[in-house]
Amino acid sequence: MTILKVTNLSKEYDGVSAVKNISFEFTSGKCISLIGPNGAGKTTILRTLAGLLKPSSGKVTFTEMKQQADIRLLIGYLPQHPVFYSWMTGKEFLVYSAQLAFLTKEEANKRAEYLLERVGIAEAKNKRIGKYSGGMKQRLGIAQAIIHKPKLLMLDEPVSSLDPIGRREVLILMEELKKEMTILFSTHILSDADEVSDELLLLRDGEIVEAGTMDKLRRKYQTAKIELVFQNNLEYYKDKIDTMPAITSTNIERGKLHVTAADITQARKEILQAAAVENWPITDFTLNRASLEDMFMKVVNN
Ligand SMILES: Nc1ncnc2c1ncn2[C@@H]1O[C@H](COP(=O)(O)OP(=O)(O)OP(=O)(O)O)[C@@H](O)[C@H]1O
Repeated sequence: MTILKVTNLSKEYDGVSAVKNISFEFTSGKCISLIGPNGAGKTTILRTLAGLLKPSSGKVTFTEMKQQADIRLLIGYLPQHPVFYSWMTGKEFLVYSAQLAFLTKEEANKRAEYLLERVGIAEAKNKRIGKYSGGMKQRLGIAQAIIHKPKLLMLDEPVSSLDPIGRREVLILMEELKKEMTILFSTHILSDADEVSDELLLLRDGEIVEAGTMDKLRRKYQTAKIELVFQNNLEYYKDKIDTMPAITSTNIERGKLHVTAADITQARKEILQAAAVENWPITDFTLNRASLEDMFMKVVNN
C-alpha cells in the first residue's frame, strides 16, 4: 500500500534550484534510500517531506493522513546533525522528548525504557549524553525520532559521521526497525544503501536519475574489469583487445592493461580465445566486478 506520494516537487532557495520537479511514491513497510553526492538535494527533500520546509511547487501526500491531521504524528525525523542536551542522561532526554509528544509522565517513562532497550543503549541510560559515543548518540536520536510511533522514519545521513563500529551498530538497528516501519534515509555511500534498503532513489543536481532496486541498478550499470599483464609488447595487445566487440575501454597503467566490459563472460571469452590462438605471453589475468562506488560514480556523472 502506498504510504507517501510526491508529485512534481520543486524547491528553490533564493534562485538556487535545489529540487527540480521530482515525483515518486513509497509503499509502506519498505526501506528506501536517497542517494546522491553533496548538494544533490537529499536534505532538502527530507526536510520538505517532514514539513520543515515549504515546497516551491508540487505536492506531498501521506495517504494515511486524515484531513486536518498533523503530519508530524506520522513522521519521525532525525536530522543530519542532531543537537542533544549533553548534560541530560539518555533516559531523561527520551522522557523529556516523550512528554513533548504529549505522553503523560508515566507513559513517557515506559516508552523511554522500552526504546532504550529497543535501540540497545539501556545500559547507558543513566549516563550523560556528553559521554556517549557517536553510534550511541545516533541510536538515541533514532529512539527520539520514533518516540511517538510514527509510520515513516526519515534519517538524514544517519551513518556518515560514524566510525566503522558506530556505523555497523546503526545499520543493524535500521535493519531491525525496517520490519516495523517504513524508513527513508539519505546517504552518499552506495554500499550503506545496498545493505539496508529495498529500493533506491539516486539524485543528481536535484533530479532523480535512477530509481528501483539495487539489482536493477547492478544489471544496468555494473561493468566488469579485467587486468592483464604481458611479458612484452603491451601496446600491441592493447590495440588488439581494443577492436574486440565486447570491450568497452582499455588503458595502460603501471605496466598493466586495464580492460572494462559490460558483459564479463563475453569479454573473457574473446580475450582468451585470441590469446590461445596467437599464444599471447600473458603472465597475469585478473577478473573483477567494478565496485559499488565505481557504479555510483558512473550513475551520478553520466
Ligand atoms: N538554506 C539554503 N539556502 C540556499 N541554498 C541552499 C540552502 N540549503 C541548501 N541549499 C542548496 O541546495 C542544494 C541542495 O542542498 P541539500 O543540502 O539539500 O543537498 P544534500 O544532497 O543534502 O547535500 P549534503 O550531502 O551536502 O548534505 C545545494 O546546492 C545547496 O547549496
